[in-house]
Amino acid sequence: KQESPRTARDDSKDLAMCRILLAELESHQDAGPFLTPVNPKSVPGYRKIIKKPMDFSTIRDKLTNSQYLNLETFIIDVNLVFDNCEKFNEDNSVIGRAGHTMRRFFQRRWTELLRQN
Ligand SMILES: Cn1cc(C(=O)NCCCNC(=O)c2ccc(F)cc2)ccc1=O
Repeated sequence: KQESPRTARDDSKDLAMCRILLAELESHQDAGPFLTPVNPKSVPGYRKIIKKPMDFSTIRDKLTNSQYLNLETFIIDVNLVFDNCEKFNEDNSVIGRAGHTMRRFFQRRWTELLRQN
């Protein structure tokens, strides 16, 4: 769409988009390690290494309680899940690979949905 850059983008569909994106992340076959908060008791070192834990169930709670101001703050939390995963896990590990796969999937889907908007 050819518009002057001064026009703000239409954000009226952003909440619906966050709901769609989160549902697709939660139902992805590689979502397992990210569905619930990492239990620091069962994962040695996690609490020390990861300063800002995040997972899809926490994002779901925040979305349900209107804690995301906009699409950007939602995307920041989703990327935090994948950044934490990359920091804690070897790339060549089951969870490390799942994180890379999920990040690529998320990146593609939100750019696709934003273009549709
Ligand atoms: C993101 N992260 C997760 C773990 C971790 O050990 N998390 C708990 C067990 C992972 N849970 C699954 O893998 C799962 C859950 C449900 C399902 F249907 C299939 C698989 C460790 C390091 C890390 O960085």
